[in-house]
Amino acid sequence: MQAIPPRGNEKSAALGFYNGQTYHGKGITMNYMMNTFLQTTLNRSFSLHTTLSPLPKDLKKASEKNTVISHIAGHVVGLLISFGMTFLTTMFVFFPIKERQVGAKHMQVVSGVGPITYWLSAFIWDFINYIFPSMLLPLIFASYSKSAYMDDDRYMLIILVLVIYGVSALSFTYVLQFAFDSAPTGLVMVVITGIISGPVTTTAVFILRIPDLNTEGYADTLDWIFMTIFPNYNLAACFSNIYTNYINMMICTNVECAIEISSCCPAHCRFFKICTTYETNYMAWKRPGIGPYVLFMACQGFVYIVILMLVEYHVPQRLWYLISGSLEEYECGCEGSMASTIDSDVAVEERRVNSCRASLLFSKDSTDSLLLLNLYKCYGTFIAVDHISLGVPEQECFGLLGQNGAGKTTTFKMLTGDVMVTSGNAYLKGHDVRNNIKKVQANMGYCPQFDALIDQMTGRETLTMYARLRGIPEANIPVVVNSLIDILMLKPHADKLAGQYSGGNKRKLSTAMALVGDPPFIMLDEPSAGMDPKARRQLWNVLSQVRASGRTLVLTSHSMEECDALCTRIAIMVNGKFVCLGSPQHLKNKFGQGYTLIVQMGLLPDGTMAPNEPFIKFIRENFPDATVFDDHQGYIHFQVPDANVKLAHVFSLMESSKTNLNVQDYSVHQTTLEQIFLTFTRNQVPPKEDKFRSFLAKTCCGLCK
Ligand SMILES: Nc1ncnc2c1ncn2[C@@H]1O[C@H](COP(=O)(O)OP(=O)(O)OP(=O)(O)O)[C@@H](O)[C@H]1O
Repeated sequence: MQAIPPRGNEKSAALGFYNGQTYHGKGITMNYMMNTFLQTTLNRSFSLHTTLSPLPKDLKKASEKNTVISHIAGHVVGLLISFGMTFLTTMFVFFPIKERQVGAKHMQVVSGVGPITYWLSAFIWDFINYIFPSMLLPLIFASYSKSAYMDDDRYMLIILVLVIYGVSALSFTYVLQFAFDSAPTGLVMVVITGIISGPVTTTAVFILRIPDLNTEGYADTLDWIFMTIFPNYNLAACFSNIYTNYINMMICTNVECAIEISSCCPAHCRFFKICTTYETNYMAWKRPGIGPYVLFMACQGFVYIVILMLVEYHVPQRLWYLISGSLEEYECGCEGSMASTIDSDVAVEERRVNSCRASLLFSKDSTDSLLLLNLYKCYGTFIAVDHISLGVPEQECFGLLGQNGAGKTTTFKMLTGDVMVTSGNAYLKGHDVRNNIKKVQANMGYCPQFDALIDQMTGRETLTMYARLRGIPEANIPVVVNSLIDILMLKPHADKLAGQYSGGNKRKLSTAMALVGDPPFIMLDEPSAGMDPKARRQLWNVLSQVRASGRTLVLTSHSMEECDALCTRIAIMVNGKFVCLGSPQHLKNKFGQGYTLIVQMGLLPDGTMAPNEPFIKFIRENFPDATVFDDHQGYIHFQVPDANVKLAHVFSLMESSKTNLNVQDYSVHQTTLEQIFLTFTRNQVPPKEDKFRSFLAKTCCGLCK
């Protein structure tokens, strides 16, 4: 403050400065000035006190502001809770996908686990793992005295919502897992779906409810749609509405509000942009009650479980079988054209099986344990198995040979119910795979191509589990398990985790799983792949004993030696069809007449390989029918088809060529199974497409899997 010279008739003057940026600056300055005047001109004991008090609030505005805040706060609470819960419930998708991916689920199904048992046990375990962490939520609310969720026994409402949400979210997750074949991808995708179906949808509806946008109608429609489909949305809505309802009730029961605006809530919606509505019953049907959300969440739990069971009980497949039943005629139309080109043994077997199918199936005298009738499988447009017909008598060890992608595993998968049959049918002991797969599975032991092991279980635990599933009495299980561990040489590894097994030991364990319970029919898909020679021979001994004990075996293998040693009958598959059929000796006699001559050329003095041409010319001069089967790096493989050629003659010629033509080594022997296999498969052409099925598959949304 500064004294200034008086002007005109003024006695004195003062000038006050104040900081205009501060809210109270002007008032304080005035107060100082007035006090100065009073004390200098009147009496020093006078003093003025200035108080700055805001005017009373505009009740309407305050009420509207609180309502907006309650909406936003409610939304944020619901959004955050549903975000967290998404991670808790979607993590349970990992193991169902993983078990399906590695085939462990299918193995359990083949061993007798029904869909209800499988999913109920999964659900109980998952629900226990869900409910404990989720109960922390009411505890946190209680410890922070959150009246909105705790007062008036509302914690019971919270617990009810969390329990119902647990059931519906888990069943929703179980249905979603069918869409994914890889566990990590599935987990990520289901989490993303959870986030979209909870926080994102909630936010979308919240934004559409902003009054200025005039989109309340869209918000209501989306609210109903999301409420019908997504458990996460309902959870967010429940928590959001409980909070909003509580705050609104507080605002509307406010004494001042009740005096000034007599019909404050909900009638004061007439005055405000955002309605301060509330329901005394939190479970009310009208918003912000949570009745519809809780009801729809409970219904979702039920509906998703029904969908899960429909898929598990193969209802889509059965419908597909019904629809595609009319296609049988179309399929049969293909048979005539095929018959003219196939091998005579295959054609005879086809006629035998197809001509007397009824009598074979139902006659007690039938010796066929397994019957394939025009079995056909296409994956979309790709024909994997092309109308194969076969009967496998009891106590036979039948070998299915074929190069990679020939259709062997697909045949096994159809027989075990892993994939659906596109057309045709297969019968195991009179039960067909289309309509009676449970009975088929009950009669079979199965060793899949890829080890269907649960990594977290030891070999002994795995075999014990399958022994229980097969119904072996508890007292006998240790004996059964130990004998399987012994005969498959797994003793040193029996108590190690399966995930730590070597490839060969995994195959041994998978084979042991197929033998648990001594099933009458055993299917082994490349059982000896990766086994060392000793283990392989031990496996052959075991399988021979199993067959000798009256069991029927069907196996695939890429080892011709194994098929020669084990199989009583063999079929070679090319492009999903059988190209030859018979015992190993029959195939050798039929397709391998004459001799096989294998020659290794020697080195010249300068270290280079002796030329092949003079020797090939020499052989052709002496055996005009001889053909070169294979020729690389001085290794020449001849086929001498003339069975009348004397062995002594071959040997004398070869001895003379040793010095004349620089042959280092040679061998002469009967045509092997491997050579017959190579003969058939070396001319394999890319498989054909089924255009008719392709159209159907596309129109039927990929049901043809
Ligand atoms: N799920 C699928 N979807 C599409 N095509 C498939 C599917 N499964 C298999 N196939 C195809 O079907 C054909 C037959 O496959 P399959 O597994 O039956 O052959 P395989 O004879 O068992 O071969 P390998 O000896 O290599 O095990 C292959 O060309 C394969 O690519």
